[in-house]
Amino acid sequence: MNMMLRLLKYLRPSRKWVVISVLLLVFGTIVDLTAPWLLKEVFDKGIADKNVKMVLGFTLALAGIQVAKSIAMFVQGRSQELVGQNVIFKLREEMYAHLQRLSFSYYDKAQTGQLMSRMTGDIESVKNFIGFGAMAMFTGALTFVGTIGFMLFMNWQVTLLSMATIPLLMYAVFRFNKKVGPAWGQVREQMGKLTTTLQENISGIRVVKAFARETVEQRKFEARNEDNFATNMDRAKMEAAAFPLMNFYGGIVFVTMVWFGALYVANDKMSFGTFMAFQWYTWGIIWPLNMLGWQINIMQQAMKAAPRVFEVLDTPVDIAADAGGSRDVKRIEGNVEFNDVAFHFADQDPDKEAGVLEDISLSVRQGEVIAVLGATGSGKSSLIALMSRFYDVSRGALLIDGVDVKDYELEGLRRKIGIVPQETFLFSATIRENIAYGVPEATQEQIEWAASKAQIHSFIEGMPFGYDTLIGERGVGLSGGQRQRVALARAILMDPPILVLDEATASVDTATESAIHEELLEVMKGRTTFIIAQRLSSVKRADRIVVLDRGRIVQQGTHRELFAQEGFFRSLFQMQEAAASR
Ligand SMILES: Nc1ncnc2c1ncn2[C@@H]1O[C@H](COP(=O)(O)OP(=O)(O)OP(=O)(O)O)[C@@H](O)[C@H]1O
Repeated sequence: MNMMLRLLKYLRPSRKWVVISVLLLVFGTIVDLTAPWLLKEVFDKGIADKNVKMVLGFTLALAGIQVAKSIAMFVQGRSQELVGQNVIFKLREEMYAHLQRLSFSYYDKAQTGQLMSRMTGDIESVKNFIGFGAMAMFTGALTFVGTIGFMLFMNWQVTLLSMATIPLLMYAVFRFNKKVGPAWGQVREQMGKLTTTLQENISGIRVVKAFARETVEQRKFEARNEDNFATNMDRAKMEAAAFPLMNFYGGIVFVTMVWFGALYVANDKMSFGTFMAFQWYTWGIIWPLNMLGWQINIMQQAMKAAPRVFEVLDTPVDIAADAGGSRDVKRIEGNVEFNDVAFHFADQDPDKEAGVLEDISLSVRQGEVIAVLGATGSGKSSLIALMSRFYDVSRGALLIDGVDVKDYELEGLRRKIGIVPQETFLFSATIRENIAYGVPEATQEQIEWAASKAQIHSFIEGMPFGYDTLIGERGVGLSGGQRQRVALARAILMDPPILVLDEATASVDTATESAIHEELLEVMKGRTTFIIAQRLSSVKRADRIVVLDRGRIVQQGTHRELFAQEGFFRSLFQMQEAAASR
């Protein structure tokens, strides 16, 4: 019931059209209900008295009714669709906006396929009910009650006798409704899983092919598809069992009406005209009941789809832009201070597991270049993710220019930190748009400057459409290193006081890497820069090197200082030297 009330909220923006639709529907139904009455009059007054004029009058009235009903149906159909589309529009807009606000912790676990199926199929199911099913149910109920009212008024005895099977039919409807709900729940859930399998397969098709796993993937999909088939068949069986029974009980209404009606006419207890009208009216009972099974299907689908949509909408945003502080970010210079910071992911138990980061105390002055080294999984990416508040610290405090990052306006803070992430993502747009993603108003000159610093300008110039070259989804058409350089240019263009390079040059060859670092020297001037890299060549120019081991800082100092100590840095240095001399 709560779900229904919540859905009704979405009708509010188009309430004018809802009212128009309902009024037209009531009008259409009433007009419909008067037609059999007119037929009765044709028989009882027109034909009985052989009054052709009267017959003509009633026939014209019947024709008028058809015209009025058709016009009402036309307007009502349009307004109904408008209401449905408005609901879809609003729901999609809300869901998309919420997805934009949800934080990294949510996307760490979210399944893209599930989200896609909620955004499309589930919302569509909700629309089918709100924009159509609910109105059809209302029409049915109105026709049913109105018909019985007219019939009772004309001859209550035959009406009641004809309706003897209605309680049985109601019971069949009740049972069907109870059973089909969970079946629709399963269908919606399986659709989500099917979409997830499809989406993962397409995103990872290169891995699938490289490992020759097409057949296995095909089987995986087939299994999901079969599950979907079986669940739908179970549901269809329920329909197959329930619908004919409902039809049968409905048909009996007609049969009993014919029998008792004929008896009443024969005994002069009912006029022939009423008998004829009853033939018409009984369809006003049978039709809504026959349709009920189908409408219940639409309703149950929506009732199972709506919670899937609302689940996303109700997911709290743990790091929200509007919940952040209001400190102006304009004057951020780039002094960064980690004060006894600890961090664990939301699904970790801090009482049982050590945090991803523990006891981190680090003070970085504006303009310093800090290299962060450490074995894979030591927490390097997590450390820098805290600065942009992708995640919040679990303990301690992280200050930028002496102000807790939580006190800054969130979007502003993120614009002040230029990140070249470990995994490059490019949009299917032009190279220019990709570089200017963070600064859409950037001039061509600025874009070219950033591209030159990232050592990608001459490559772009050499492409047939230069900066207007369209790159495919995820940057298809560019090599890994080229993609990384476009991402680097994107960060440089933001002109941020804090620059973060997370393995930003890992995919480029050593010569290009060295050229990029030459260029970056100028870019880094005056900016606080964090460089995460495995190759020592990339950290050579750092003012300070920080070594992480299992979430803790174990070494800190200049290149020379660290080299003089036993530890991770020296062994890494020796290993790379040995590898280079082989
Ligand atoms: N979303 C997550 N949820 C739970 N644990 C995570 C999550 N992301 C990373 N981890 C864990 O946190 C630890 C630190 O990961 P992080 O990515 O910070 O390491 P890293 O030093 O940057 O590694 P690499 O050099 O391989 O990129 C790892 O042990 C990883 O398994």
